[in-house]
Amino acid sequence: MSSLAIVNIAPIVSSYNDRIRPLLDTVDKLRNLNVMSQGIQLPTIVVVGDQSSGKSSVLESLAGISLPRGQGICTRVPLVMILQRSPSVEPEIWLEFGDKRVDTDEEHITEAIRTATEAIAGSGKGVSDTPLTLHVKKCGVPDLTMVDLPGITRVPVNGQPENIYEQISGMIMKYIEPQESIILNVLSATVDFTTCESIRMSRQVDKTGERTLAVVTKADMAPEGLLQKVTADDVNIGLGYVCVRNRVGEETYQEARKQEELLFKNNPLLSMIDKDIVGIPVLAQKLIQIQATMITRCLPDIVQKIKEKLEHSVVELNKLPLVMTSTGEALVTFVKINGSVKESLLRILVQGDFSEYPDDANLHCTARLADMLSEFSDNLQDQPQTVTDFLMDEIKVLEECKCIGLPNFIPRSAFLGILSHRVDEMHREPVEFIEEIWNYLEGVLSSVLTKYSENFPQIQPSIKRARRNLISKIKETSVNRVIEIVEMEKLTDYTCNPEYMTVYTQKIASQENFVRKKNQILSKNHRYNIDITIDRADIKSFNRSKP
Ligand SMILES: Nc1nc2c(ncn2[C@@H]2O[C@H](COP(=O)(O)OP(=O)(O)OP(=O)(O)O)[C@@H](O)[C@H]2O)c(=O)[nH]1
Repeated sequence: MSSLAIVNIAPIVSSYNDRIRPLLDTVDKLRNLNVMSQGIQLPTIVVVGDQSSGKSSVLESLAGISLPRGQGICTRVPLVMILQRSPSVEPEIWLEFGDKRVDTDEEHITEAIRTATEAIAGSGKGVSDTPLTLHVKKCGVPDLTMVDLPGITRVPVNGQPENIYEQISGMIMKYIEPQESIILNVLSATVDFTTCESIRMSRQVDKTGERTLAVVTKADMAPEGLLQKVTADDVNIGLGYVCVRNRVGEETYQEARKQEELLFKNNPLLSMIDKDIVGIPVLAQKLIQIQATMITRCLPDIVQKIKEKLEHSVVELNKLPLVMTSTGEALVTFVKINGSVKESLLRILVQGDFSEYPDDANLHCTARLADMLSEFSDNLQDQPQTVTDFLMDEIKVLEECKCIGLPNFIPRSAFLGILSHRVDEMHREPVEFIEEIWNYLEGVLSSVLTKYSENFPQIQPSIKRARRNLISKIKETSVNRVIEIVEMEKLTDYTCNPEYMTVYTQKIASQENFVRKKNQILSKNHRYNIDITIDRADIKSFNRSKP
C-alpha cells in the first residue's frame, strides 16, 4: 500500500485536511504577502539537516514527486514546498520566485527546480536566501507547507565561497529561531546523532526540544543500533523520532513505500522498532497534527499582530497629505497649519498646558522659562569669580576718593566707582541671557512647526527660512532693548541690589519720625533722648552743628 493511499484512507488525516486546509491557505497567503518581513512570524515546518542527510528525499517521499537529489550540495536556496490535496487526477505543479511563475509537471520538476535555483543563486555551488516556492496540487498528498534549506557543510568545496558555513547556518538560524517554527531535523542513520551539526543548531534555539521532530533516514543502510539510538534519545528530541527509508536509485514512489514497509516488517533489527515511529505515512500524519496544533496556537496571536500593524498603517495613511489640485486648497492647508501651530504655541508658552507633548520636557515651555530665569537670577547674585579678597577692591576705591565731606558718609564718587565697576562686570550677562532665551524659543518653534508640517515637505524649506528670519529679527530688537537698559544703568547711580534697597527703605521710613522728633526738640528748647534707628554719629554731628 502506498503512503499516499494511507493518507487518503485514514479518517483522522482527511478530517484534519478538511479543517486545516482553509487555515493553511490563509497562512500561505500571508507568507506570499511576505508578512514575515514585517516581524509577523508564521507557523512553518523547517527542514534542516547536515549535507546529504536526505532532506530532499524525505520531502519527495511526502509529496510523491522528484526533487534534485544526490551527493554534494543540491539544495542551494530555501525551497518553500506547498503541498495541497486536490480531487483532480491531473496534478498541478508550478514554481514561483520573484514575480515569476513557471508551470511544470512531475517529469520535468527536477530540471525546473535546477533552472530556477541557477536563476536565483547562480550556476556555481553558492547559496542564496531568496526563496523558491514549489506548489504541488495533487490527489492524495498531505496538506503541508514546509521549507527545505541547504544542508549544513563545514568545508567549502570547489566553487563555494570560504564563508559557506556562515551563510548556510545564518540562513537556517533565521528560519528556526522564531518560536512559531517546527524544526524537522533530518538525521542519517549512518552517523552518530551527537555529532550532527543540525542537532547542535536546533538545540541552540530549542533547548528542550519541544518543537523539534527528528526524521531518521537511510534506516536500510544502518539498521544496527538504530532502535537504541532512537530510544536512548541522547540528543533531546521533544516531538520524537520517525525512522524512514526513502526512494533508492530509480525506484518509483510506490515501490519505495512497499520496500519501506517490508524493511520495517522483516528486518530482524528494524522490526523491533515501534510501528508508531516508522514509515513515511506515519511521518505525514505526525506533521499534519503538529502543523494543526501549531496553527491553532499561533493564529490568535498572528491576527492580533496583523490588527495592530493595520491600525498603525491606517494612522500613518491618514497623516499623509491629501493631493492638492489648486492654489485655493494649498492656501487653506497652509492657513490650517498656521492656526494649529499658533494654538499649540499658545498652550505650551502661555497657558502651561503640555498635554500635547507629555513626554517632551523641552516643550514644557513655561516651566523651562521659569527654570532659566531663576538660574539667571542666582548667577547675578553670585559673587563675581574675580573677587579674591573680601571688600579689598571697595577699600581701595575709598582710599582713592578721600575728600572733605561728611564723616561716615561714603563719597558719591566712590559709590559710583564701585557700582559702575560691578555693572561693568556683569553687563554682558543679561544680553547673553536674552540670546539664550531666544535660542530656546527658536528650538521650540522649530519642533512645533515640524510637527504640523511634516507631511508637507514642499513647504518646509520656506517655513524654515521664515522662522529663521522672524526669530533673528525679534532677537535683534530684544537684544538691543536689553543693551539699552544696561547702558542706562551704567549712566545712572541707580541700583536694584536687594541689600542696598532694604537698608535704603528702612532709613527712608525712619526719616519722617526723625524730622518730627527734631522739630519737637527745637520747639520745646530742651533735650530728649530720642530712639531712632539712625546712626548715633549722625545725631552727634547734628547736635554739634546746631546753632
Ligand atoms: N539507501 C538510502 N539512500 C537514501 C535515503 N535517503 C536518501 N538517500 C540518498 O542519500 C543521498 C542524499 O540525499 P538528498 O535527499 O539529496 O540529501 P539532502 O540532505 O537533501 O542533500 P542537500 O540538500 O544537498 O544537503 C541521495 O543519493 C539519496 O538517494 C534512504 O532512506 N536510503
